Amino acid sequence: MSTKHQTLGEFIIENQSSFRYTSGELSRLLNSLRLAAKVVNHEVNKAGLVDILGAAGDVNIQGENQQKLDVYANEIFIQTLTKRNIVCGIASEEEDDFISINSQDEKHQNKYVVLIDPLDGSSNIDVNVSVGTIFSIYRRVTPVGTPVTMEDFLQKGSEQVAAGYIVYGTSTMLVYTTGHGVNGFTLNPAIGSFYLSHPNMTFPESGTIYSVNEGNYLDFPLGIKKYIKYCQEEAEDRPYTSRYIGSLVSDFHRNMIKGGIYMYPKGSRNPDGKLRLLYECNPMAFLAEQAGGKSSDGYTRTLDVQPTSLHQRVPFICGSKKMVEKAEQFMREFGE
Ligand SMILES: O=P(O)(O)OC[C@H]1O[C@](O)(COP(=O)(O)O)[C@@H](O)[C@@H]1O
Repeated sequence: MSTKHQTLGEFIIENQSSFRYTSGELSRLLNSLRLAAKVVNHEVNKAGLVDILGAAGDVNIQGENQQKLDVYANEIFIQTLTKRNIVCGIASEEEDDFISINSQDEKHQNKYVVLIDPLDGSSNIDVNVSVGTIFSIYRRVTPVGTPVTMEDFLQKGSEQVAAGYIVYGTSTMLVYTTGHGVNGFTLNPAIGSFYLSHPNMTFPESGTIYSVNEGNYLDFPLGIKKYIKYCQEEAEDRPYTSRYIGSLVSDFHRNMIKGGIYMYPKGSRNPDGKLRLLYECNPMAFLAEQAGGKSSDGYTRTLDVQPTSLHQRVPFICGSKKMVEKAEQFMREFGE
């Protein structure tokens, strides 16, 4: 990667003027996420060598056994954001409640809240399959000068000012949007810099890949069962190929590049679906729409869902526009 490629730092500064809010705070926030991503990437890459694999021994608010790498990534992102006097609050998939952060002048001057899934795809950590980090950024709605409240976190996804993910895979990439398209940056580990490798990423309007945990098939709503059968039928561009990594970030990333659909429907074991609206679905839905794709719970646009609790789960269908519309058509026709 030569110096002719733009670095992420340069790109952030160059595009600052296109942000909805002009001050440099959002740039500094994005740069902090860039730093934390590098630190976590370093640990992920040598996970097999250092004692950071396996369970940490605690159970998180989701009722999941926390992995050591989950805990480590959570600490790194929270520390990095807290130390830089830019956010007034953080909510993490690994934390029971949101964390209120006062500005250094003790006057609650910071304007942004960050919601984060520090390590997505936790079931893949120990088996060397790609995992990710997901982030979602909002401008606070409560007055500056006052402590952050739950209201600042329970905003509709359509209010996001930025969202993105880091995928720790064959290469490490940071992909994000500030509402002006989606751009992907690849980390050059030798130099420690992210370079613009995937400008203006877009979802192909349709594709031939479907990603769903078919092990839960019997549990799925009838509409989803019918759509999966549709994907498997012999036809002009079908059957589609089934690809499911079990890391939302990795499945989404592949489908955005090649064209495809990811689904995590509800089922008897997950009556509201498994994925968290605030940390997983809203940021991926914002990216999908910014890349010309689509996202819903089968009926309602994900970004229009009014959040009611920090760790709420929702059914999630996301990907190439025509494929999501087809799945929604089956849900309308056959329902639950
Ligand atoms: O193993 P399942 O039930 O198919 O779930 C896999 C899905 O859950 C996730 O791992 C989310 O859960 P975590 O954030 O706890 O990892 C997604 O990344 C993935 O798509």
